[in-house]
Amino acid sequence: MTILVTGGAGYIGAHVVRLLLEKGESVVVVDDLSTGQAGRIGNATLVELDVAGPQARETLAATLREHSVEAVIHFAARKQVGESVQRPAYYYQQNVNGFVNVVGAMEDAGVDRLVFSSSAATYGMPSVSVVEEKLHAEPINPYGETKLVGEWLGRAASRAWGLRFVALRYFNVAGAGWDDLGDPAVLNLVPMVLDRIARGESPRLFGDDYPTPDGTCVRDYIHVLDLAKAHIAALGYLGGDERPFDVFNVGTGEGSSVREVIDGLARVSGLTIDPVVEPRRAGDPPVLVGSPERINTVMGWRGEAGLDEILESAWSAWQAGPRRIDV
Ligand SMILES: NC(=O)c1ccc[n+]([C@@H]2O[C@H](COP(=O)([O-])OP(=O)(O)OC[C@H]3O[C@@H](n4cnc5c(N)ncnc54)[C@H](O)[C@@H]3O)[C@@H](O)[C@H]2O)c1
Ligand SMILES: O=c1ccn([C@@H]2O[C@H](COP(=O)(O)OP(=O)(O)O[C@H]3O[C@H](CO)[C@H](O)[C@H](O)[C@H]3O)[C@@H](O)[C@H]2O)c(=O)[nH]1
Repeated sequence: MTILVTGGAGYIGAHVVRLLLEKGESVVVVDDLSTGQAGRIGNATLVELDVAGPQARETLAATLREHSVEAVIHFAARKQVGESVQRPAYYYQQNVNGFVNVVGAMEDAGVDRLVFSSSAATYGMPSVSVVEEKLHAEPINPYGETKLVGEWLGRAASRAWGLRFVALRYFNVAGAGWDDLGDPAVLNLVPMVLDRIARGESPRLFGDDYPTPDGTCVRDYIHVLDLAKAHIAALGYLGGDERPFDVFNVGTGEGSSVREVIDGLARVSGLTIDPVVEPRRAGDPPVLVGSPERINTVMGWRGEAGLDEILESAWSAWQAGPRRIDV
Protein backbone atom coordinates (compact mmCIF):
# COMPACT_ATOMS: atom_id res chain seq x y z
CA MET A 1 0.00 0.00 0.00
CA THR A 2 1.21 3.56 -0.67
CA ILE A 3 0.62 6.18 1.99
CA LEU A 4 1.11 9.91 1.54
CA VAL A 5 2.36 11.64 4.70
CA THR A 6 2.24 15.43 4.80
CA GLY A 7 4.72 16.85 7.30
CA GLY A 8 6.53 13.49 7.29
CA ALA A 9 9.92 15.16 7.78
CA GLY A 10 8.84 16.60 11.15
CA TYR A 11 9.23 15.24 14.67
CA ILE A 12 6.11 13.04 14.87
CA GLY A 13 5.76 12.45 11.12
CA ALA A 14 9.28 11.04 10.82
CA HIS A 15 8.47 8.41 13.47
CA VAL A 16 5.37 7.34 11.55
CA VAL A 17 7.28 7.27 8.25
CA ARG A 18 9.94 5.03 9.80
CA LEU A 19 7.34 2.63 11.20
CA LEU A 20 5.58 2.45 7.82
CA LEU A 21 8.84 1.79 5.97
CA GLU A 22 9.72 -0.93 8.51
CA LYS A 23 6.36 -2.55 7.74
CA GLY A 24 7.27 -2.57 4.06
CA GLU A 25 4.80 0.12 2.97
CA SER A 26 5.59 2.68 0.27
CA VAL A 27 5.65 6.24 1.57
CA VAL A 28 5.45 9.59 -0.20
CA VAL A 29 6.29 12.55 2.04
CA VAL A 30 4.96 16.01 1.18
CA ASP A 31 6.78 18.64 3.21
CA ASP A 32 8.00 22.21 2.73
CA LEU A 33 10.96 21.46 5.05
CA SER A 34 10.23 24.60 7.07
CA THR A 35 10.75 22.78 10.38
CA GLY A 36 11.26 19.29 8.94
CA GLN A 37 14.50 17.70 7.81
CA ALA A 38 14.81 15.64 4.62
CA GLY A 39 17.43 13.40 6.28
CA ARG A 40 14.77 11.95 8.60
CA ILE A 41 12.58 10.18 6.05
CA GLY A 42 14.85 7.33 4.96
CA ASN A 43 14.11 6.17 1.42
CA ALA A 44 10.58 7.59 1.29
CA THR A 45 9.88 9.76 -1.77
CA LEU A 46 10.00 13.49 -0.97
CA VAL A 47 7.77 16.05 -2.69
CA GLU A 48 8.74 19.53 -1.52
CA LEU A 49 5.57 21.59 -1.36
CA ASP A 50 3.77 24.13 0.84
CA VAL A 51 0.39 22.43 1.20
CA ALA A 52 -1.20 25.83 1.82
CA GLY A 53 0.44 27.45 -1.21
CA PRO A 54 -1.05 28.35 -4.61
CA GLN A 55 -1.75 25.33 -6.86
CA ALA A 56 -1.14 22.98 -3.91
CA ARG A 57 -4.49 21.22 -4.39
CA GLU A 58 -3.64 20.42 -8.01
CA THR A 59 -0.10 19.29 -7.17
CA LEU A 60 -1.38 17.12 -4.31
CA ALA A 61 -4.05 15.52 -6.52
CA ALA A 62 -1.46 14.79 -9.21
CA THR A 63 0.87 13.28 -6.59
CA LEU A 64 -1.92 11.08 -5.22
CA ARG A 65 -2.69 9.81 -8.71
CA GLU A 66 0.92 9.38 -9.82
CA HIS A 67 1.77 7.18 -6.82
CA SER A 68 -1.61 5.39 -6.59
CA VAL A 69 -1.90 6.54 -2.99
CA GLU A 70 -4.52 4.74 -0.88
CA ALA A 71 -4.35 6.66 2.41
CA VAL A 72 -3.14 10.03 3.69
CA ILE A 73 -1.80 11.06 7.10
CA HIS A 74 -1.83 14.83 7.52
CA PHE A 75 0.74 16.30 9.93
CA ALA A 76 1.83 19.43 8.06
CA ALA A 77 0.89 22.40 10.24
CA ARG A 78 2.18 25.26 12.36
CA LYS A 79 1.99 24.31 16.03
CA GLN A 80 3.10 27.14 18.30
CA VAL A 81 0.24 28.22 20.51
CA GLY A 82 1.79 31.60 21.44
CA GLU A 83 2.61 32.45 17.84
CA SER A 84 -0.94 31.55 16.81
CA VAL A 85 -2.26 34.18 19.24
CA GLN A 86 0.04 36.79 17.65
CA ARG A 87 -0.55 35.73 14.04
CA PRO A 88 -4.06 34.24 13.75
CA ALA A 89 -4.45 34.88 10.01
CA TYR A 90 -1.17 33.07 9.31
CA TYR A 91 -2.28 30.07 11.38
CA TYR A 92 -5.65 29.88 9.63
CA GLN A 93 -3.94 30.29 6.25
CA GLN A 94 -1.41 27.54 6.94
CA ASN A 95 -3.42 25.04 8.95
CA VAL A 96 -6.92 25.51 7.55
CA ASN A 97 -6.08 26.30 3.91
CA GLY A 98 -3.46 23.53 3.91
CA PHE A 99 -6.00 21.01 5.12
CA VAL A 100 -8.66 22.27 2.70
CA ASN A 101 -6.19 21.58 -0.12
CA VAL A 102 -5.43 18.08 1.18
CA VAL A 103 -9.11 17.11 1.51
CA GLY A 104 -9.92 18.74 -1.86
CA ALA A 105 -7.10 16.86 -3.58
CA MET A 106 -8.25 13.57 -2.03
CA GLU A 107 -11.75 14.18 -3.37
CA ASP A 108 -10.34 15.02 -6.81
CA ALA A 109 -8.16 11.91 -6.88
CA GLY A 110 -10.69 9.55 -5.27
CA VAL A 111 -8.57 8.76 -2.19
CA ASP A 112 -10.83 8.18 0.82
CA ARG A 113 -8.76 7.32 3.93
CA LEU A 114 -7.40 10.15 6.08
CA VAL A 115 -5.77 10.41 9.50
CA PHE A 116 -5.56 13.97 10.85
CA SER A 117 -3.26 15.38 13.57
CA SER A 118 -5.55 17.10 15.99
CA SER A 119 -4.67 18.27 19.47
CA ALA A 120 -5.74 18.36 23.08
CA ALA A 121 -5.65 22.12 22.46
CA THR A 122 -9.18 21.67 21.03
CA TYR A 123 -10.44 21.24 24.62
CA GLY A 124 -9.29 24.66 25.83
CA MET A 125 -9.73 24.96 29.60
CA PRO A 126 -11.78 21.87 30.45
CA SER A 127 -13.77 21.81 33.67
CA VAL A 128 -12.96 18.14 34.30
CA SER A 129 -9.49 16.75 34.91
CA VAL A 130 -9.67 13.68 32.62
CA VAL A 131 -11.28 14.64 29.33
CA GLU A 132 -13.36 12.38 27.10
CA GLU A 133 -14.05 12.99 23.42
CA LYS A 134 -17.73 13.67 24.03
CA LEU A 135 -16.84 16.77 26.07
CA HIS A 136 -17.69 20.01 24.30
CA ALA A 137 -14.50 21.25 22.59
CA GLU A 138 -13.87 24.92 23.15
CA PRO A 139 -10.36 25.95 22.17
CA ILE A 140 -8.89 29.09 23.71
CA ASN A 141 -6.31 29.93 21.04
CA PRO A 142 -6.22 30.11 17.22
CA TYR A 143 -3.98 27.02 17.02
CA GLY A 144 -6.63 24.91 18.77
CA GLU A 145 -9.33 26.51 16.61
CA THR A 146 -7.59 25.49 13.39
CA LYS A 147 -7.51 21.89 14.64
CA LEU A 148 -11.21 21.91 15.53
CA VAL A 149 -12.06 23.40 12.13
CA GLY A 150 -10.05 20.58 10.56
CA GLU A 151 -12.16 18.03 12.43
CA TRP A 152 -15.32 19.74 11.15
CA LEU A 153 -14.10 19.65 7.56
CA GLY A 154 -13.31 15.95 7.95
CA ARG A 155 -16.82 15.32 9.28
CA ALA A 156 -18.43 17.34 6.48
CA ALA A 157 -16.41 15.53 3.79
CA SER A 158 -17.29 12.16 5.29
CA ARG A 159 -20.98 13.06 4.98
CA ALA A 160 -20.65 14.66 1.55
CA TRP A 161 -18.57 12.13 -0.34
CA GLY A 162 -17.72 9.28 2.00
CA LEU A 163 -14.29 10.31 3.27
CA ARG A 164 -13.17 7.85 5.97
CA PHE A 165 -11.72 10.14 8.59
CA VAL A 166 -9.99 9.75 11.94
CA ALA A 167 -8.79 12.75 13.97
CA LEU A 168 -6.27 11.96 16.70
CA ARG A 169 -6.15 14.49 19.51
CA TYR A 170 -2.60 14.23 20.83
CA PHE A 171 -1.83 15.15 24.40
CA ASN A 172 1.76 16.11 25.41
CA VAL A 173 4.13 14.37 23.05
CA ALA A 174 7.70 13.73 24.21
CA GLY A 175 10.66 11.39 23.86
CA ALA A 176 12.20 9.74 20.82
CA GLY A 177 11.69 6.34 19.22
CA TRP A 178 15.21 6.42 17.80
CA ASP A 179 18.14 8.59 18.87
CA ASP A 180 18.25 10.39 15.52
CA LEU A 181 14.57 11.36 15.71
CA GLY A 182 14.49 13.49 18.86
CA ASP A 183 12.42 16.67 18.93
CA PRO A 184 14.69 19.22 17.24
CA ALA A 185 12.53 22.22 18.19
CA VAL A 186 12.95 23.67 21.65
CA LEU A 187 9.27 24.46 22.20
CA ASN A 188 8.00 22.07 24.87
CA LEU A 189 8.84 21.35 28.49
CA VAL A 190 11.40 18.53 28.11
CA PRO A 191 13.53 20.07 25.32
CA MET A 192 13.17 23.52 26.95
CA VAL A 193 14.62 22.20 30.21
CA LEU A 194 17.51 20.48 28.40
CA ASP A 195 18.14 23.56 26.26
CA ARG A 196 18.51 25.78 29.35
CA ILE A 197 20.89 23.31 30.97
CA ALA A 198 22.93 23.08 27.76
CA ARG A 199 23.28 26.88 27.88
CA GLY A 200 24.35 26.79 31.52
CA GLU A 201 21.09 28.42 32.63
CA SER A 202 18.46 27.32 35.13
CA PRO A 203 15.31 25.77 33.64
CA ARG A 204 12.13 27.71 34.22
CA LEU A 205 9.00 26.43 35.93
CA PHE A 206 5.95 28.48 35.02
CA GLY A 207 3.84 28.68 38.16
CA ASP A 208 3.78 26.59 41.35
CA ASP A 209 0.54 27.94 42.78
CA TYR A 210 -1.97 25.97 40.71
CA PRO A 211 -4.73 23.96 42.42
CA THR A 212 -2.84 20.69 41.88
CA PRO A 213 -1.11 18.32 44.37
CA ASP A 214 2.32 20.00 44.09
CA GLY A 215 1.11 23.35 42.71
CA THR A 216 2.51 22.81 39.20
CA CYS A 217 0.52 22.03 36.03
CA VAL A 218 -0.41 18.44 35.30
CA ARG A 219 -0.20 17.05 31.75
CA ASP A 220 -0.60 13.69 30.04
CA TYR A 221 2.77 12.75 28.50
CA ILE A 222 2.70 10.33 25.60
CA HIS A 223 5.77 8.68 24.08
CA VAL A 224 6.15 9.78 20.46
CA LEU A 225 6.65 6.13 19.41
CA ASP A 226 3.40 5.07 21.10
CA LEU A 227 1.72 7.99 19.35
CA ALA A 228 3.21 6.89 16.02
CA LYS A 229 1.77 3.40 16.59
CA ALA A 230 -1.68 4.95 17.10
CA HIS A 231 -1.48 6.20 13.50
CA ILE A 232 -0.75 2.69 12.24
CA ALA A 233 -3.75 1.45 14.24
CA ALA A 234 -5.89 4.24 12.76
CA LEU A 235 -4.92 3.26 9.21
CA GLY A 236 -6.00 -0.31 9.94
CA TYR A 237 -9.26 0.92 11.41
CA LEU A 238 -10.00 3.03 8.32
CA GLY A 239 -9.42 0.00 6.11
CA GLY A 240 -12.25 -1.89 7.79
CA ASP A 241 -16.01 -1.60 7.43
CA GLU A 242 -17.85 1.66 6.86
CA ARG A 243 -16.59 4.07 9.55
CA PRO A 244 -17.01 7.53 8.17
CA PHE A 245 -15.91 9.91 10.94
CA ASP A 246 -14.30 9.53 14.33
CA VAL A 247 -12.29 11.51 16.89
CA PHE A 248 -9.98 9.90 19.46
CA ASN A 249 -7.84 11.14 22.31
CA VAL A 250 -4.27 9.89 22.22
CA GLY A 251 -3.27 10.15 25.84
CA THR A 252 -2.52 7.72 28.65
CA GLY A 253 -5.07 8.82 31.25
CA GLU A 254 -2.16 9.44 33.67
CA GLY A 255 -1.10 12.93 34.66
CA SER A 256 2.40 14.10 35.60
CA SER A 257 3.18 17.48 37.09
CA VAL A 258 5.88 19.81 35.77
CA ARG A 259 7.86 19.10 38.95
CA GLU A 260 7.54 15.36 38.43
CA VAL A 261 8.84 15.73 34.88
CA ILE A 262 11.80 17.83 35.99
CA ASP A 263 12.60 15.44 38.88
CA GLY A 264 12.27 12.50 36.50
CA LEU A 265 14.65 14.10 34.04
CA ALA A 266 17.17 14.63 36.84
CA ARG A 267 16.80 10.96 37.83
CA VAL A 268 17.29 9.48 34.36
CA SER A 269 20.14 11.84 33.41
CA GLY A 270 22.04 12.08 36.68
CA LEU A 271 21.87 15.87 36.41
CA THR A 272 21.07 18.13 39.33
CA ILE A 273 18.20 20.30 38.12
CA ASP A 274 17.07 23.29 40.14
CA PRO A 275 14.37 25.16 38.23
CA VAL A 276 13.58 28.78 38.94
CA VAL A 277 9.90 29.36 39.60
CA GLU A 278 8.48 32.05 37.36
CA PRO A 279 4.94 33.45 37.09
CA ARG A 280 2.22 31.41 35.44
CA ARG A 281 2.30 31.33 31.65
CA ALA A 282 -0.86 32.77 30.09
CA GLY A 283 -3.37 30.22 28.86
CA ASP A 284 -2.05 27.15 30.69
CA PRO A 285 -4.88 24.95 32.03
CA PRO A 286 -3.98 23.54 35.50
CA VAL A 287 -4.73 19.94 34.50
CA LEU A 288 -5.10 18.36 31.04
CA VAL A 289 -5.25 14.58 30.91
CA GLY A 290 -6.94 12.52 28.20
CA SER A 291 -9.01 9.42 28.71
CA PRO A 292 -7.65 6.71 26.38
CA GLU A 293 -10.69 4.46 26.78
CA ARG A 294 -12.29 5.02 23.37
CA ILE A 295 -9.20 4.43 21.28
CA ASN A 296 -8.37 1.42 23.41
CA THR A 297 -11.84 -0.08 22.98
CA VAL A 298 -12.20 0.70 19.28
CA MET A 299 -8.65 0.17 17.97
CA GLY A 300 -6.97 -1.79 20.75
CA TRP A 301 -4.30 0.90 21.06
CA ARG A 302 -2.78 1.81 24.43
CA GLY A 303 0.23 3.95 25.31
CA GLU A 304 2.84 1.65 26.81
CA ALA A 305 5.73 3.85 27.93
CA GLY A 306 5.63 5.44 31.36
CA LEU A 307 7.13 8.81 32.21
CA ASP A 308 10.63 7.48 33.00
CA GLU A 309 10.86 5.61 29.71
CA ILE A 310 9.74 8.72 27.82
CA LEU A 311 12.33 10.86 29.62
CA GLU A 312 15.11 8.28 29.17
CA SER A 313 14.49 8.28 25.42
CA ALA A 314 14.42 12.09 25.27
CA TRP A 315 17.69 12.27 27.22
CA SER A 316 19.35 9.62 25.08
CA ALA A 317 18.36 11.42 21.85
CA TRP A 318 19.52 14.76 23.26
CA GLN A 319 22.93 13.29 24.16
CA ALA A 320 23.24 11.78 20.67
CA GLY A 321 22.66 15.23 19.14
CA PRO A 322 24.91 18.24 18.64
CA ARG A 323 24.41 19.81 22.09
CA ARG A 324 25.53 17.04 24.44
CA ILE A 325 25.44 17.98 28.13
CA ASP A 326 28.32 16.90 30.41
CA VAL A 327 27.00 15.25 33.54
N1 LIG B 1 4.33 18.01 19.09
C1 LIG B 1 3.21 18.11 19.80
O1 LIG B 1 3.25 18.17 21.03
C2 LIG B 1 1.87 18.12 19.13
C3 LIG B 1 0.71 18.06 19.92
C4 LIG B 1 -0.55 18.07 19.30
C5 LIG B 1 -0.64 18.10 17.90
N2 LIG B 1 0.50 18.18 17.16
C6 LIG B 1 0.36 18.24 15.70
O2 LIG B 1 1.13 17.20 15.12
C7 LIG B 1 1.60 17.60 13.84
C8 LIG B 1 3.10 17.35 13.75
O3 LIG B 1 3.74 18.07 14.79
P1 LIG B 1 5.30 17.94 15.06
O4 LIG B 1 5.48 18.09 16.53
O5 LIG B 1 5.86 16.76 14.37
O6 LIG B 1 5.80 19.30 14.39
P2 LIG B 1 6.99 19.58 13.34
O7 LIG B 1 7.06 21.05 13.19
O8 LIG B 1 8.22 18.85 13.74
O9 LIG B 1 6.42 18.91 12.03
C9 LIG B 1 5.61 19.57 11.09
C10 LIG B 1 6.09 19.20 9.71
O10 LIG B 1 5.23 19.78 8.73
C11 LIG B 1 5.98 20.57 7.81
N3 LIG B 1 5.09 21.67 7.43
C12 LIG B 1 4.59 22.64 8.23
N4 LIG B 1 3.79 23.47 7.52
C13 LIG B 1 3.78 22.99 6.24
C14 LIG B 1 3.15 23.39 5.04
N5 LIG B 1 2.35 24.48 4.99
N6 LIG B 1 3.36 22.66 3.91
C15 LIG B 1 4.16 21.58 3.94
N7 LIG B 1 4.80 21.15 5.04
C16 LIG B 1 4.60 21.85 6.18
C17 LIG B 1 7.24 20.97 8.53
O11 LIG B 1 8.33 21.23 7.67
C18 LIG B 1 7.48 19.73 9.41
O12 LIG B 1 8.23 18.75 8.71
C19 LIG B 1 1.16 19.04 13.66
O13 LIG B 1 -0.03 19.06 12.93
C20 LIG B 1 0.92 19.52 15.09
O14 LIG B 1 -0.03 20.54 15.13
C21 LIG B 1 1.75 18.19 17.74
O1 LIG C 1 10.24 25.82 30.27
C1 LIG C 1 9.11 25.43 30.54
C2 LIG C 1 8.21 24.93 29.56
C3 LIG C 1 6.95 24.51 29.95
N1 LIG C 1 6.58 24.58 31.25
C4 LIG C 1 5.26 24.08 31.67
O2 LIG C 1 5.18 22.73 31.29
C5 LIG C 1 3.84 22.39 30.96
C6 LIG C 1 3.82 21.79 29.57
O3 LIG C 1 4.10 22.82 28.64
P1 LIG C 1 4.37 22.55 27.09
O4 LIG C 1 4.64 23.86 26.45
O5 LIG C 1 5.37 21.46 26.93
O6 LIG C 1 3.00 21.94 26.56
P2 LIG C 1 1.52 22.48 26.61
O7 LIG C 1 0.80 21.61 27.60
O8 LIG C 1 1.45 23.94 26.82
O9 LIG C 1 1.01 22.24 25.11
C7 LIG C 1 1.35 21.12 24.32
O10 LIG C 1 0.32 20.20 24.36
C8 LIG C 1 -0.93 20.70 23.94
C9 LIG C 1 -1.91 19.59 24.10
O11 LIG C 1 -1.99 19.25 25.44
C10 LIG C 1 -0.87 21.22 22.52
O12 LIG C 1 -0.90 20.15 21.61
C11 LIG C 1 0.34 22.08 22.28
O13 LIG C 1 0.54 22.21 20.88
C12 LIG C 1 1.58 21.53 22.86
O14 LIG C 1 2.62 22.49 22.79
C13 LIG C 1 3.04 23.69 31.08
O15 LIG C 1 2.41 23.73 32.32
C14 LIG C 1 4.11 24.78 31.01
O16 LIG C 1 3.77 25.95 31.70
C15 LIG C 1 7.44 25.08 32.23
O17 LIG C 1 7.09 25.14 33.41
N2 LIG C 1 8.68 25.47 31.84
